[in-house]
Amino acid sequence: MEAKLFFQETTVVVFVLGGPGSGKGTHCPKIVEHFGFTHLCAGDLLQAEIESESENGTMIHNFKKEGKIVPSEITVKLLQQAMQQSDNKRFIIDGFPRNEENRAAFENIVGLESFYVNSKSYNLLLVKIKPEFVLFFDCPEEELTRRILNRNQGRVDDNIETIGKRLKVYFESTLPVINYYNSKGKVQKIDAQRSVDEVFEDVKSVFAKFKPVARVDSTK
Ligand SMILES: Nc1ncnc2c1ncn2[C@@H]1O[C@H](COP(=O)(O)OP(=O)(O)OP(=O)(O)O)[C@@H](O)[C@H]1O
Ligand SMILES: Nc1ccn([C@H]2C[C@H](O)[C@@H](COP(=O)(O)O)O2)c(=O)n1
Ligand SMILES: [Mg+2]
Repeated sequence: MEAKLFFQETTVVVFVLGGPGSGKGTHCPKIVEHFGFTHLCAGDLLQAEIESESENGTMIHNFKKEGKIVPSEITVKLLQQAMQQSDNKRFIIDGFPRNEENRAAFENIVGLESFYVNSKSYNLLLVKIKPEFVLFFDCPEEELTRRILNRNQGRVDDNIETIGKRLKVYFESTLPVINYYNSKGKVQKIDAQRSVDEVFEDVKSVFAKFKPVARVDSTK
């Protein structure tokens, strides 16, 4: 009997969290290169809104300058649009969810999943997207501050005054989200204080189960 190919391509989301300067933006492009994920950085999507002078641009700029977290409906909409526009089904979402409101808003969105039957694609299922796991770059406060003050990329929030505010938001609002996912057994904690190469060795172990996607051609 002829074997029929039938598989479901599900969306895989990994949240990448850690204090400001912990190395999220340094390691995400490496994960893209090695494991075929698409990198969505919430901060970069918000920055693009500022630069495109969209209706929310000024408000987002002011939140960023103050180290505050932008209302979730804006950030989640940007992430959702970016996911829908992508051909990929594997996403690392960098700098999100930053607080409980972010987390709840994301977990309420639904995505359309594709089925393939004998290489034909069918969009069938509406599902709530849950993170596969949370990659957590753990780094002490003094090292975070040192790295940010040395970053030198012209960011409006990389100054000693805003860093204090961002760290406060991180400890008060983001760590509880990390603790929430930890209580669900979903956190992969990395000691981010070491060199970039040492840190990435650990990151690679965490992603080892994700080989680059190979498409199956069932017509042959
Ligand atoms: N392991 C490391 N050792 C030394 N410097 C590092 C390390 N990882 C990152 N850096 C440097 O620290 C700075 C901050 O790193 P990065 O931009 O990746 O942080 P981030 O977590 O994305 O921060 P933010 O939340 O502010 O966007 C950069 O200048 C980067 O080159
Ligand atoms: N979920 C998010 C992510 C980012 N922002 C804003 C506030 C941050 O200070 C800024 C820069 O983000 P980063 O590049 O440090 O990840 O963007 C937010 O409001 N909500
Ligand atoms: Mg970053």
